[in-house]
Amino acid sequence: MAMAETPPDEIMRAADTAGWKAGMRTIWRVTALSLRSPWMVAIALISTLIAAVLQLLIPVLLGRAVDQTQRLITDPAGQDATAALWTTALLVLAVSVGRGVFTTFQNYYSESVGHRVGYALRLAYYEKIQRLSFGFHDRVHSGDLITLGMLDLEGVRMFFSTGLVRIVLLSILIGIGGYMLLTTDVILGLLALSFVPFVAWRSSVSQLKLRGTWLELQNRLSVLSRVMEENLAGIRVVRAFAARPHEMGKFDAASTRALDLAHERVDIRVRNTSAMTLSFFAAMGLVLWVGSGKVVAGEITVGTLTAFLTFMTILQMPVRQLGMLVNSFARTATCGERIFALLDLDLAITDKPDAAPLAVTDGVLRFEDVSFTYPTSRTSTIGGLSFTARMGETIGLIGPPGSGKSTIAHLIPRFYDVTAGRITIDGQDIRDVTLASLRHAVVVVQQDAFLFTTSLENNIAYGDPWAQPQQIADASASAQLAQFIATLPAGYETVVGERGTSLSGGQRQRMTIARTLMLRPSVLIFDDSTAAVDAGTEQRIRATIQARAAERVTIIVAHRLNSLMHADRILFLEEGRIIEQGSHEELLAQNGRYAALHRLQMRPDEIKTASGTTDKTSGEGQP
Ligand SMILES: Nc1ncnc2c1ncn2[C@@H]1O[C@H](COP(=O)(O)OP(=O)(O)OP(=O)(O)O)[C@@H](O)[C@H]1O
Repeated sequence: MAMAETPPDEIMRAADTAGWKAGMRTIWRVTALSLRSPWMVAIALISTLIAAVLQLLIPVLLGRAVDQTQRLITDPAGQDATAALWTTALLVLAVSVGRGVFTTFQNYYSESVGHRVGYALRLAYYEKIQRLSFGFHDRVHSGDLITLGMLDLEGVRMFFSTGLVRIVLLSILIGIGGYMLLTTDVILGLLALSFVPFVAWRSSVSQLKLRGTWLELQNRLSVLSRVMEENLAGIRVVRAFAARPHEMGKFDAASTRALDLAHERVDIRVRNTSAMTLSFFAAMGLVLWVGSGKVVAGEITVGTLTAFLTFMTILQMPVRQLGMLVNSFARTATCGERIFALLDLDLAITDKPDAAPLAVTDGVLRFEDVSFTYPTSRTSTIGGLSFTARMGETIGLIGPPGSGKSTIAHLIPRFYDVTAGRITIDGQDIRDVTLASLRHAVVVVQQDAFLFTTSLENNIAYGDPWAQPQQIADASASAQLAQFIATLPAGYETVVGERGTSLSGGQRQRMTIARTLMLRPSVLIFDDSTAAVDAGTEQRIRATIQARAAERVTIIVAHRLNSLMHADRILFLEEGRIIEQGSHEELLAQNGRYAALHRLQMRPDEIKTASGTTDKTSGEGQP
């Protein structure tokens, strides 16, 4: 059943509160995934069946060997008995080898089926995460998504080998084996099987307890990894504030919580193992006691007693594993429920069934009475915003922090969908066209200059993997990076550190600009993307961008007036509304908020010139 985009907290809770019917549905879905490899499933199950039957033959053969040996003791010259013993010995050998071979097949193919299930789920999961909206990712801790994609997926992956195959194995061993024992001698059979209910019960209870603590342990470990992740991401802040003791304290507290639970788990395991072992040996003692009486009374042979004892030894392990079987079902139901809850989410932002590619003709971008409220917010961020931008125009967006500038930038490529009103490009509502074509036509140079851990070249060509070296060099030159790259020993092959940490803030920003200049969008948005670049470099970048501005709408979001005073039209925003608009000169003439900001940011000599293109200052004043 599909759900609207739901945050993972609710996905986790959905798994905890789901009833057994939902659990069985999940088990069936995982089984159906396994059945996508029918040949492997068939080989694994048939091998399990044959291996189990061969295993059951071993006690029978051993029993027979003991009887034959006894016959030899009473009649050492008996040729028939010697030959029979040899035959039995060879049969034991052949059966053991056969069992080994089929067990290998069973393990190999059941593991392979599990890996294929894991592969299919991992791909589907990753693909879904790529497609879920920004609104979803805003509400999610990336660590939770990683836990879901690694640990929960692993829990589901193992279901075929630890659940389905084991249930076949146990059914045959307990079913056929039990039948053989009971039909040979009812009393002895019942005694031999007497440990089964107790061990099965203890093992299931302990495994379910272990499962509960395992889930809690995962929660505590994920807190631990969050602490570590945050510490590493903010390592510079930690060092700058000499906060090592505080950070160590936080980590120690989280670590101790995980350790306490690990001790609790060891306690559960050790106590149950002892109880199960005791019950097994108690049953064995009973079989020996009653069985030896029967041997003395001539009711059964020593070989039969040996077969009973050997069978008990064989049965011991699988019965102990009954708990694991129960655990495997429980784990698959919970983990699978969470994974499928995410996979089944309806995408908040997706193509309509009849969506056509965006056709850009005149290149007119229009906001028509647009309002927007973030899914997590109660108040609207943008309220009734309207403006039109035509091809060749540059629009500047300025306003106090939180006035909604970046939000406007994110609405155009549909990172979020408007709550009311509409945005059109050449008359086409952007919700009616395909996302791929829209994001091809609208490109945002993000505020956060994110770089991948790969070469500079790959980072620049990210949006166009087939780009020629000359194109990459041109884009770098336009972004004023070429000179810097020429000084690096490995040039374009230089690999940047995690998130581009080996570059300065300004270099990172210029890298993201170069990456964008590789593309030819119809709407190009700079979301405060030159804030870390010095004024002179910014002006040179602006000049190259201006050279191609006629082919597109350019939107510049900035705090520095220098970055956007050359725009054809500047929109001054406050609380998501346009409170002033016009060219630089018009806005100065209005002598309103923009003019006040201008006075704040410019030195007196620059105010006098008020040319709108001055570039002598970096103007760091904030609106
Ligand atoms: N992902 C989000 N989820 C919820 N609220 C958000 C989100 N992003 C921004 N906001 C809120 O929306 C408002 C507008 O934010 P926005 O980033 O658009 O402002 P801005 O004008 O670009 O600010 P700045 O100049 O600081 O970059 C702010 O109040 C902010 O807290």
